[in-house]
Amino acid sequence: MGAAMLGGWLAAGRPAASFTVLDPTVGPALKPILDAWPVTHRDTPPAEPVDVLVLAVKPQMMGAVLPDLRAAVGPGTLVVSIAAGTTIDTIRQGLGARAVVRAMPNTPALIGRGVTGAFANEHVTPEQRQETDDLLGASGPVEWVGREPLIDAVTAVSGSGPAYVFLLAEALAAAGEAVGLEPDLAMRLARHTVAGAGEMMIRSSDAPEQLRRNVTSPNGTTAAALAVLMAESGGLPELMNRAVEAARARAAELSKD
Ligand SMILES: NC(=O)C1=CN([C@@H]2O[C@H](COP(=O)(O)OP(=O)(O)OC[C@H]3O[C@@H](n4cnc5c(N)ncnc54)[C@H](OP(=O)(O)O)[C@@H]3O)[C@@H](O)[C@H]2O)C=CC1
Ligand SMILES: O=C(O)[C@@H]1CCC=N1
Repeated sequence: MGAAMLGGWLAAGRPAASFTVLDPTVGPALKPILDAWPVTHRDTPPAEPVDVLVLAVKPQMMGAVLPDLRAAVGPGTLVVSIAAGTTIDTIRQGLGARAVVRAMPNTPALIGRGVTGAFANEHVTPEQRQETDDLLGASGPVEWVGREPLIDAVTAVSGSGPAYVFLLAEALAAAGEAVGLEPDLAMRLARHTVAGAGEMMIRSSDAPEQLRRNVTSPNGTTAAALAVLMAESGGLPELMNRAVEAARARAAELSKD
């Protein structure tokens, strides 16, 4: 995710020289970026405070990583964490930081089509909030929430959400095969359907519910499918409620790891 964000900032014209990547190894997501742009790469933490420190390691690694980063954090440093679950308290204690933003981006950031939820603690200045808006906004809209726990809800909806949509495309293709389509054709139809419907939701002023109704001819084929998907018990809305709640609960659990 960190590489996706960095790629988005560079593609949006942020100067490569203003970034330093701290990662002990150069993995397959980072390598093409370092090959293409003159971004500094370090495998040891800087010894001087930086202006903005973005934390993009796994939540389970935070305990090991934060103490090594203390020297990179001064009174004026803004810390932006994208880790699911990790609380601002944990980050402040681990780093000795004051101003912390918890942000939750998603992987479409890689193609400039992400959406990010963010929460700022009381030490974040208006200038730092603007800087965060500029940084996170390079890959799509930034939605600020007023309470930190809501970031776990954002994580469950839009952080993890792309995976739900990809699963929908997988399931649609598999169902297409089951009704007789060649696998490749079924997958092409599913990918373009999900992508096209997604693009319509962005471009149209109509709500998704209205767009759905526009497809649904009275007593037609879509109505027959929706009767299954919207069945009172076990339908997609109920399943989605359970899935999103499971993700939210897991984010809350990760905060205790
Ligand atoms: N994936 C997603 O869709 C989203 C993820 N997130 C959050 O982003 C964070 C990263 O997740 P994700 O990108 O999926 O995980 P990855 O494992 O792909 O990325 C973690 C990165 O941290 C690097 N790393 C490991 N140890 C250190 C260290 N000591 N110092 C610096 N860097 C280190 C890893 O390098 P190496 O691979 O060489 O070990 C890797 O590049 C998580 O906290 C997650 O909750 C947030 C929103 C969406
Ligand atoms: O699965 C995860 O924990 C991370 C956070 C949101 C998306 N991926």
